[in-house]
Amino acid sequence: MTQGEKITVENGKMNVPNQAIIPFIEGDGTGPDIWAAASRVLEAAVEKAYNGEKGIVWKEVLAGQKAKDNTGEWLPEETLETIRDYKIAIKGPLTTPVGGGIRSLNVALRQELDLFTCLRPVKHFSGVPSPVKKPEDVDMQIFRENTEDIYAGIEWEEGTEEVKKVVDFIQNEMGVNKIRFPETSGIGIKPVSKEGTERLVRSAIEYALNEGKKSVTLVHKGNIMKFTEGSFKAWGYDLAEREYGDKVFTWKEYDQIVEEKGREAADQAQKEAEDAGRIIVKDAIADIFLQQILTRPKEFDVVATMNLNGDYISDALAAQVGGIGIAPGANINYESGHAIFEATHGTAPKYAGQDKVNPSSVVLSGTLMLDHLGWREASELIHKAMDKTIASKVVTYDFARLMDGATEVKCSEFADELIKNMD
Ligand SMILES: NC(=O)C1=CN([C@@H]2O[C@H](COP(=O)(O)OP(=O)(O)OC[C@H]3O[C@@H](n4cnc5c(N)ncnc54)[C@H](OP(=O)(O)O)[C@@H]3O)[C@@H](O)[C@H]2O)C=CC1
Ligand SMILES: O=C(O)CCC(=O)C(=O)O
Ligand SMILES: [Mg+2]
Repeated sequence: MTQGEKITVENGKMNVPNQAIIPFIEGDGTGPDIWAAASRVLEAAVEKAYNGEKGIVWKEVLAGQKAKDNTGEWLPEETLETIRDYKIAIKGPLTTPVGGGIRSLNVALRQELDLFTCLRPVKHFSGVPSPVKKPEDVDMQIFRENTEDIYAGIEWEEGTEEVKKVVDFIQNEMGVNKIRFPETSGIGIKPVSKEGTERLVRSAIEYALNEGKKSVTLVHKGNIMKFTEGSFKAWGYDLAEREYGDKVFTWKEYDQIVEEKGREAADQAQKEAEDAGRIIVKDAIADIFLQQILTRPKEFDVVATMNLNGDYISDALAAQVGGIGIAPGANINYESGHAIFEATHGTAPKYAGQDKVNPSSVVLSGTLMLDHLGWREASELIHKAMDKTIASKVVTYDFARLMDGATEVKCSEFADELIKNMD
């Protein structure tokens, strides 16, 4: 077996050895089927792109049911330590029970490694069936804050001593009389910080600048949640103006011009900024945003938002380009260099062990990983193979049920097709 080497990060620069050791978590439910297929595709692409000069040496780390069965722990410390040490990892989905039971291991991994950005690119592959008329108009990059918000899981259950204390504090110390049913409420807390917002918005703007994108949209529900989602918007605009000055034009600047010189002057200023290649930093309230991504998707490019909004938006947008079977993602800390690549979808438990589901989300998460390593040639091979395979209408059940004349193949067979079509 090839002895690999660790990826290291020094002074913010990643050193990737030719034989890179990459930890992986197989995942629960359909995870093992998907991982078996996706890992073969990634290996084949690297082999083909670099004639064996580069390679991935997989290192399994445990989480979820497999970890519980083997170690008694759902998320062993050793898994966290290994990922911290090896910097980059890729994972299949992990189950989180609804209501009671363990808290999300997926969220725990993001929090423990401080992977503050969840990047979920949403783009249409030609030929993929879609419920919208022009899926090719969707080309967005979701930057979802990944460590805070109501998603952090700070909450107390109805009827407990703890929730009584919290309700008592809110009512008697803070003078709040708006809890409709205080005796029978569970309570959740929504922390949204300036630091958390700034590092997320910074990563979105940096991405937009590096990739030549036209706009960054801050999506929030700041009209209702003024000091969390509203502050996200305000801090986002302040950061854009303070750190990116004449590289951006914000709608905050636009509003100031409207006030001082009228709307025509503001429109003119925005037009000049666009012509000069400045990134337009704008915002949208989350409910209307969900309508506009359907009706006017071309207007959105990079999207920066908080954790729960980002969760909803990523599944909704995935639907527009063929569904959750082809929706990749990456959890990244741009400061430490740590990253875990994972699909947007979950464990799809009803299909577990059937070798049936679409492995594309994990395969494409793997291409994000290859890009992150600088192994773009391998990533491009997979993208081309994906185009070719879908064009030939050889697809898994999720696409086959929406495509005329498709040949339905299993998860593993779809991987075989991708490998065959790498040329
Ligand atoms: N990051 C993670 O690890 C995530 C974990 N989860 C966890 O997964 C579990 C199940 O969640 P659930 O809400 O059912 O969502 P899932 O994403 O697991 O599945 C919902 C539906 O999406 C479709 N789907 C999912 N994956 C694929 C795929 N690879 N190929 C084709 N279709 C797919 C299937 O649709 P159809 O029925 O139409 O065929 C499936 O029934 C929960 O415990 C949840 O917490 C959820 C999201 C992310
Ligand atoms: O952690 C989970 O189980 C769900 C997470 C999720 O839906 C997501 O991150 O998109
Ligand atoms: Mg989700």
